[in-house]
Amino acid sequence: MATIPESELIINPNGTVYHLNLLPEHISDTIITVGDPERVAKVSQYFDEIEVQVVKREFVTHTGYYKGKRLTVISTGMGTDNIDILMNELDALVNIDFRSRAVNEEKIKLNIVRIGTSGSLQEDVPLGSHLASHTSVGLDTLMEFYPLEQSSEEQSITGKLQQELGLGFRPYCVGGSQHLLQKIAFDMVPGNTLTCPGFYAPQGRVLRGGLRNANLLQTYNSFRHDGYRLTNFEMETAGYYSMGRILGHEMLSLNAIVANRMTHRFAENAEEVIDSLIRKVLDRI
Ligand SMILES: O=P(O)(O)O[C@H]1O[C@H](CO)[C@@H](O)[C@H]1O
Ligand SMILES: O=c1cc[nH]c(=O)[nH]1
Repeated sequence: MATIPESELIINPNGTVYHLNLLPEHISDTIITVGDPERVAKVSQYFDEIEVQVVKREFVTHTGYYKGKRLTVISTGMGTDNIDILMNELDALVNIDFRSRAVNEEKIKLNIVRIGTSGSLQEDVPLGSHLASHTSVGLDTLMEFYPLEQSSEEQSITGKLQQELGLGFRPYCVGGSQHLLQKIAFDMVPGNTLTCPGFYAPQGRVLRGGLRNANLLQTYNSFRHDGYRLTNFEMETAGYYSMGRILGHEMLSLNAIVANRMTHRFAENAEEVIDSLIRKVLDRI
């Protein structure tokens, strides 16, 4: 049986996985993820009971029960580099035997729902809306390192976007879980989410650092491929969708639209928009 060396799957002296600091029994197979560590308690405040609370770096985990269902909520911090860590370590917790360091024959499929904030790229995606990412396009380079399989349709979207943006690498495009979209996001705004490797220049924001491509935001806004358009941006979704496809987990990213870059407005009630999304997800998950 092939075993994974201790330098690759790092297990802490107390038996927990390296960054998440969790044991396999600490997590449910139904997981809500958030970027902001302080948002974890904003989800678990609705639990009837919290049985696990663990903190390490930006990864804060609470596991408990909501209306009798065992749920885990974990924060990730920002960016797809953290999603690489989160998804590999969650998968290791359920699909690798920590004693033998061998991959289990029978695989467990996790259901993971991201509740995050996001900026709108289209005037008709309003502030305060709840947008479900049907697909996501990654402008980060995480998938330059994994053997991600993509359909010809996904490849033609990313090829065209690469050309329009003049990028030296090819972006990647992946869809979310159809099952979770139908179960949780049936009445939300459907969207295609652009995952950016930063909040400022990669999202066309200029403070003092400048912008290499002055037309960046306009290019995102007007990009079209057979009716496909980009609706919003944030910093994690494409990482989740691609790692979910590679590792075999159901993944859905939901976005509270707190900024509209076309109308130059930021939501005054951002916390309420996030809270109502949290309550919707808890009742449907
Ligand atoms: O609100 P969260 O979940 O952190 O998501 C969005 O907000 C952060 C930027 O402010 C990025 O992580 C982006 O993806
Ligand atoms: O505009 C925004 C708002 C939230 N998160 C982002 O990444 N961008």
